[in-house]
Amino acid sequence: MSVLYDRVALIGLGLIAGSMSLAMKRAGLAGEIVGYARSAETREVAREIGLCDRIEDTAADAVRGADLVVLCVPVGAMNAVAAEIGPALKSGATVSDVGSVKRAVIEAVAPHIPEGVHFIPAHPLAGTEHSGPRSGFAELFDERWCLIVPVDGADEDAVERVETLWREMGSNTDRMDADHHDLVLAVTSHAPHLIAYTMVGVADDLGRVTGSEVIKYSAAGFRDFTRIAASDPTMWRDVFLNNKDATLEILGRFTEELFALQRAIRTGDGEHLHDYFTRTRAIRRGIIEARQDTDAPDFGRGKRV
Ligand SMILES: NC(=O)c1ccc[n+]([C@@H]2O[C@H](COP(=O)([O-])OP(=O)(O)OC[C@H]3O[C@@H](n4cnc5c(N)ncnc54)[C@H](O)[C@@H]3O)[C@@H](O)[C@H]2O)c1
Ligand SMILES: O=C(O)C(=O)C[C@]1(C(=O)O)C=C[C@@H](O)C=C1
Repeated sequence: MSVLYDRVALIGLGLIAGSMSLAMKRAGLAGEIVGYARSAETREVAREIGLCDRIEDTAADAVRGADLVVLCVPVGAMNAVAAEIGPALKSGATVSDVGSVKRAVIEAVAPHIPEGVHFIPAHPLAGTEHSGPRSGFAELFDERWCLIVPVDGADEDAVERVETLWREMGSNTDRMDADHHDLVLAVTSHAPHLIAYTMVGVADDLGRVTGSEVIKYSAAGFRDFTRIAASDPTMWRDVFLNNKDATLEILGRFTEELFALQRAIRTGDGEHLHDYFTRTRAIRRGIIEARQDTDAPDFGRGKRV
C-alpha cells in the first residue's frame, strides 16, 4: 500500500495509539507519524522506544501540518484536547478519534473543528486489559471490526480514506449511526465490563473471608472476568459517564433477567433454568455457524469466538 496520509498526529500515546502507529508502519500508510501525550513520562517512554517518528511537547505542535489527527485519549478528555488543537489544525485535514463512546465524543469534539477540516469518528472493536505507551502491538486490529460513525454532511472522500486506513491496518469496517453504536456497544462491551468489575468485587469481598481460595481455585470463567476487570480505570469511568442512557437501559434489562433466574433457583423452577440456558446456547451456536457461512471475522482474537 502506498502512503495514505503524508503526516499523521496521534494524541494520547497508549494501547490504541501505539498499536495504530505500529500497524501504520507495518503497512507503510503514513509519511511521518507525530505523537503527543499529556504526561512528560509517557512522552519520554514513547521517545525511548521509538513509538512515533517525532514526539512533541504540546498537542498544538503535534497537529500542526498534519493531514490526519487521531484523538486516542480517554473519552472524558476529548473535549479539552479538541479545544487545544482546534486553532492549529491545517485546512483540509481530517480529525478522527477511537473513543469507545460516539454520541458524547461527537458533541465534545465537533464544536472545536474549524470550517474546512473533516471530522470522521471511528471505533476499533479491539483492545486488551493493558494500557500505556508500551502496551501497543501491530496486530491488535487484525481481523477485528472498526466502526466508522460519519457525522451529518461528512465528506465522502474523507470517510473513505479513514475506512481505507483501518482496512490497511488489518480491520474490517462498517458504518454506523452514533446512537445505534452506543446502544450496541452497551450490550456487547460496556455492560459486560461492568458485570465483570462487579463479579471481581464480589469475589474480593468473599476473599477476605476465605483467604486466597477465590484466586487459587478460580476457574477459567472467573479468570476471564479478572482479565476484563483489570482494564484501565480512567478509560472505563469515562465510558460509563458518557454512555449513561444506553448502559442504564441494558443494566435495567439485565437486572430483570437476573431476578427472574434468581427466583427460578429459589423456587426450584428447573424448567425455567433449562429453557433459558438452552436458548442462550442456541444463540452462541448460531453466531458460530453464521460466521462459518460468511467467513466473517470473529469477536475474539484469532479464530476463537
Ligand atoms: N483499551 C481498549 O480496549 C480500547 C479499545 C477501543 C477503543 N478504546 C478507546 O481508545 C481511547 C484510548 O484508550 P487506550 O486503551 O489507548 O488508553 P491508554 O490509557 O492506554 O492511553 C491513553 C493515553 O492518553 C493519555 N491522556 C490521557 N488524558 C490526556 C489528555 N487530557 N491529553 C493528552 N493525553 C492524555 C494518557 O496519558 C495515555 O497515554 C479511549 O477513548 C478508549 O475508550 C480503547
Ligand atoms: O478485549 C478486551 O480487552 C476488550 O475489552 C476490548 C473492547 C471490548 O469490549 O471488546 C473494549 C473496549 C473497546 O471500546 C473495544 C473493545
